[in-house]
Amino acid sequence: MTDLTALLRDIADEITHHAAKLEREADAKDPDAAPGPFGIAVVGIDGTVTCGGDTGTRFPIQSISKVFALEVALCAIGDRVFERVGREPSGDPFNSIVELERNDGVPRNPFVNAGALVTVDVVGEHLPDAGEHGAVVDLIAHQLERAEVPLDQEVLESEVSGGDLNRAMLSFMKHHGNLNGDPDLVLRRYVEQCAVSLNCAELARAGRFLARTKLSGEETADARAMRMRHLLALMMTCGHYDASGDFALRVGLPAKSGVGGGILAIAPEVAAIAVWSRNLDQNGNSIQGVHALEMLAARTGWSVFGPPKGA
Ligand SMILES: NC(=O)CC[C@H](N)C(=O)O
Repeated sequence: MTDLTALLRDIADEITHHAAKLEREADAKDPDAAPGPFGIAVVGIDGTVTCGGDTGTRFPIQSISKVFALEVALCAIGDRVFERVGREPSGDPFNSIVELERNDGVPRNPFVNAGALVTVDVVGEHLPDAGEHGAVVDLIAHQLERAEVPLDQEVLESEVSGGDLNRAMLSFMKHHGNLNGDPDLVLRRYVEQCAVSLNCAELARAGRFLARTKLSGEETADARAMRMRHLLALMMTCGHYDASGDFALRVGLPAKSGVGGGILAIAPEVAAIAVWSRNLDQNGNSIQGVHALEMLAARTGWSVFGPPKGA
């Protein structure tokens, strides 16, 4: 993995050098914010970890947790999950409520907030005996072979007390019969999974199971293939909200972003990749994170759509 080590170091150097320029080009959400640190980690399917840049700092994984939630829900009830949530891109911001009215309380996909709240409801209903913070946080800890994972206190406090928009979505879905649990508990579990704090290497290790599409353990290979197909297809089509098409063209890997500045990307049968940089574009995706993944995909040829033009 020596070449990969050099490549990640080069990417981290380039990103850090050109951070201000990238932000100007990318329609930064807060154009005056300092670019801040950048980190990248690649975990091969054999478990080898390679890092570049700042890989020690932990950040809240935020919406990246929605992928883990969908995995738990699919394990619990299979594709019956999609009786409660759609699987189409939304064309609206991640916290939009408007589609719920059009679709009688059924969210467009599991990666917008409303869809994730329904997914968390499914998880709570079918796995009521999970650990203190629910089965999704348990899954992340399990992937890291730890008893527990740290939760960001600031996210916990601000998103429980200030979660009025998410609460409104829960009420709306309850009205339409698409919420079975206690809305306060569903919100609490959702915020806890968003607050999970990991560094890049930990995030990539936690997501490594997504890169191993063909392996089977105690379950049948077919059941696993069904889940991986759903998870990776939805990451590709909905993982970056309204910028998912642009991301697919530029990077060509199934991936999920979070407003903590992290992105988890998957090169199927090759590696799980995590990048982190705080500054976000207008869609809530990490500006430098997307650029770094674009560089990585171009230089490794990992895009599932083949090498970019001129490569
Ligand atoms: N896109 C995100 O990462 C958003 C997650 C955030 N916790 C919210 O509920 O709005």
